[in-house]
Amino acid sequence: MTAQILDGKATAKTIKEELAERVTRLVEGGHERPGLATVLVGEDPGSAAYVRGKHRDSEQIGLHSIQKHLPADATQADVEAVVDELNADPTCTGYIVQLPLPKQIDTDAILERIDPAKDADGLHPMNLGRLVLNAYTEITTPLPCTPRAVIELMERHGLDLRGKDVVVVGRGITVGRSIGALLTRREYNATVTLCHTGTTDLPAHLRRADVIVAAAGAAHLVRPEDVKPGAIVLDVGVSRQEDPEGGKAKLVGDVDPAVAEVAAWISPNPGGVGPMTRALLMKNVVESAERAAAVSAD
Ligand SMILES: Nc1nc(=O)c2c([nH]1)NC[C@@H]1CN(c3ccc(C(=O)N[C@@H](CCC(=O)O)C(=O)O)cc3)C=[N+]21
Repeated sequence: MTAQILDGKATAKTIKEELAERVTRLVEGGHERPGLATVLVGEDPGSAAYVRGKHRDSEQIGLHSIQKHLPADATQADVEAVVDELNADPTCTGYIVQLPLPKQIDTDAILERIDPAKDADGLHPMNLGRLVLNAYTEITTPLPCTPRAVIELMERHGLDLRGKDVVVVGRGITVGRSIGALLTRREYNATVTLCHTGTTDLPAHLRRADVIVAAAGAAHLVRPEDVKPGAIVLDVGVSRQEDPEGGKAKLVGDVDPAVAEVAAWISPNPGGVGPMTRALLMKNVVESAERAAAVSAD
């Protein structure tokens, strides 16, 4: 058996087409064109490439796009000044501060300073808190993009999560810590186990899972012998693997490619959750603009 592909690239394209229509409706309704801003601090080529991707997506769906770039030696006050400026900028509907930030910057203080209504990542403590507290209510606040991406990728391939045993590997802020809160909402009704580097017997957990979300950033951590035949496996993590021959380092996912012989569905990396995360970031911005438009229509 070879697993079917959860095609993040194609699904992200469909979502972006839908969002482009929603942006057109907002603008035709007399509202400001929504805008996405990014804040990049430093010159990390990986981060710069991700940020470029986000601006490409913005252009495709008709969002106004604003780029803020600070040098690697920027101070806390420099970054805070940019955050304050974007909070006050009416042309900026939502924005992200690209992570990781250089070590002289207090990341938590920056994330807390973002206006929660403009938090396109859904990582502000108020939004994460609402996600936990309003577990069973309608979505009225930006939700974290990657967890949302994981769920929407499965749903758009007709996969039902209700009652499923989901094992998440990795407890980082962008995925592991928030995905359980989302997946255990009544609308999804999954059962979630959060594993991490301190888990005593990871394979035992993996072997029981109907769905595995691998987001630990550990190369090929999920091996075929640890996957239940017919499981759904999402490869979210990436790490850099040096070439022993001294060639270029390559990016590898958390899932061993041989898992495709055991699983029923697999999301590849690249081409899976990455492009979906960007699409959901765009969706958060469009939804923020729609919420603001609904308030102004009252
Ligand atoms: N504030 C903040 N928000 C983030 O959402 C955030 C962040 N910081 N820091 C870094 C991580 C990483 N991340 C990715 C998003 C898309 C791809 C993606 O689209 N990857 C493509 C390949 C690369 C490409 O095509 O450009 C793929 O998987 O097919 C990858 C990684 C978001 N992150």
